[in-house]
Amino acid sequence: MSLKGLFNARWPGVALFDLDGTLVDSAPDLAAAVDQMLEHLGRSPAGLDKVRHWVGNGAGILVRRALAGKTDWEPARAKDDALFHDALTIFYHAYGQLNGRHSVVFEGVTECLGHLKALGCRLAVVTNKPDQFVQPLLKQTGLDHWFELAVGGDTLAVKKPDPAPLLHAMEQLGGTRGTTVMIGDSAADVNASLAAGIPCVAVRYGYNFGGSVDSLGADAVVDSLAELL
Ligand SMILES: O=C(O)COP(=O)(O)O
Ligand SMILES: [Mg+2]
Repeated sequence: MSLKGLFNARWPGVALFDLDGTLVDSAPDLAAAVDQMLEHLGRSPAGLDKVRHWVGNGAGILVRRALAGKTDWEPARAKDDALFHDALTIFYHAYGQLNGRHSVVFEGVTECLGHLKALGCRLAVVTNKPDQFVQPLLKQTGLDHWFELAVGGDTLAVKKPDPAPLLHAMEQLGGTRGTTVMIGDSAADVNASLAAGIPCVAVRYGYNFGGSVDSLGADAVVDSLAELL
């Protein structure tokens, strides 16, 4: 489907935006918090280049990946669970202080949000980021006023790639599958959209666990949200 096919016809509708890697480059603050956590545990820091590929499945999996030092972490053995819970607590504390400090809105985002709003679209954030960090980051980056709703990583019992957060946001804003679009940067977003039956736009500039977004099955792939205008 072309971008035109997505955004004409029965629009204005509902646009659902992923947060980390789509609206905001939050990896510097997440990496700083991960490294503080690792150092606290007596380990070597991971650094931004690794951490940016670990973002997108929520804080728990980010911490699991950081402890394993790789994206494909193995489920922890029972004896590692205490370490994981300590690490998660340290990470939450560190990120609570660092969230938004060095995070910047990606090029093209504000123009796109302004354009969709002017058309009469209703906008929501659907992120796997823990709820407590979502509004502070939106406020800090000046994006909060665009969105009527933010669904976070623990708003529901399940996260993306489960379709439920997308369907929940769509229903809350009075959308239907024919008038709702998801815009994200990773396989979690595209797979949630496919499972929800909602068309999806993928951005190439985000994280996506270090892989390309071109063959994930998104309806459109763009280099900037300005291409959606
Ligand atoms: O993994 C996270 O914490 C957030 O990721 P998302 O905003 O890309 O869903
Ligand atoms: Mg993302």
